[in-house]
Amino acid sequence: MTKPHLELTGVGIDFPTPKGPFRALDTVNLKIREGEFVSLIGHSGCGKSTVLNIVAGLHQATRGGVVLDGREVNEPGPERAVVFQNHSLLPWLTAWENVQLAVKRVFGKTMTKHEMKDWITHNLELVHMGHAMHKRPSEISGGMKQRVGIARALAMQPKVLLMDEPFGALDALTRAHLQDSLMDIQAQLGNTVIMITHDVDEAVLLSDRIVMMTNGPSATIGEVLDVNLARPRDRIALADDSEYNRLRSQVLTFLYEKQRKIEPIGSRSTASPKKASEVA
Ligand SMILES: Nc1ncnc2c1ncn2[C@@H]1O[C@H](COP(=O)(O)OP(=O)(O)OP(=O)(O)O)[C@@H](O)[C@H]1O
Repeated sequence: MTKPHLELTGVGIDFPTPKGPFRALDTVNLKIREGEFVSLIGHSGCGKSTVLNIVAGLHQATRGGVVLDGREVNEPGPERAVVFQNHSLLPWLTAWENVQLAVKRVFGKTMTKHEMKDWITHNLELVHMGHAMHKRPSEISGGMKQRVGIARALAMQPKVLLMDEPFGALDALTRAHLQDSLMDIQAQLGNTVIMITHDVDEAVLLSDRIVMMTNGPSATIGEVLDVNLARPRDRIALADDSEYNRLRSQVLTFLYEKQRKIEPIGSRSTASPKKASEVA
């Protein structure tokens, strides 16, 4: 077998709490190929963001570790760009300037000013933000802000794109547009992507593999599902595709039968109603 691009081996983490250490993750093992699109799915609080944060270098594993192209990950780095649910753009800068900040940090010493200018514009055009690149975050929609966040991450030319529910705060139509854009961009650039999602349809539509996590504490990988649907993928055609529906029901079975989560009455937030295929 060829050497894996990104490898998580025996990853576990204990968070200190006033009641003693809380074992959030235990023995997470995962090998990811270059250019692979992997989704992480599991019930709320199982540890998806913690896995992503360990790969990003934002958290240190208590046990085990992460290796990217032969180098151990123990701090954040531009080769692992993160896109969060809430864009995290600086509000006083335009879309262009937000991307510029990241580009200067990564390529300030290797690109000329002119090259950087072209590169920033190119990445904003890639996410269809060419027409609004001089607007500030307050002047653009939520979907547009997420596009800028993705452009900023891509402009760093990361080996791995880490996405924590990137479309979770968007309405269904905007989400669908952005999913399609992300599929196009990944087909063009071949980035390795790890994406957290609560949306089963999104996981099946976008992924090469779906990693399904068990409930915590001591959460780990329960099952991994290969998604061998041909690309490019068309959401409308797939709605009637038997393989698509088989994969979808396998994820739902894992979540709602094998890892069924019984929540105390009244514990569910009413802030954002979820559709039937979204995980609580
Ligand atoms: N810094 C921390 N200190 C203590 N406990 C933590 C810390 N960060 C996360 N946890 C706990 O670890 C567990 C996993 O949290 P995490 O945010 O990774 O879950 P998640 O699957 O991403 O959840 P969600 O889907 O709701 O975003 C949870 O029980 C959470 O309360």
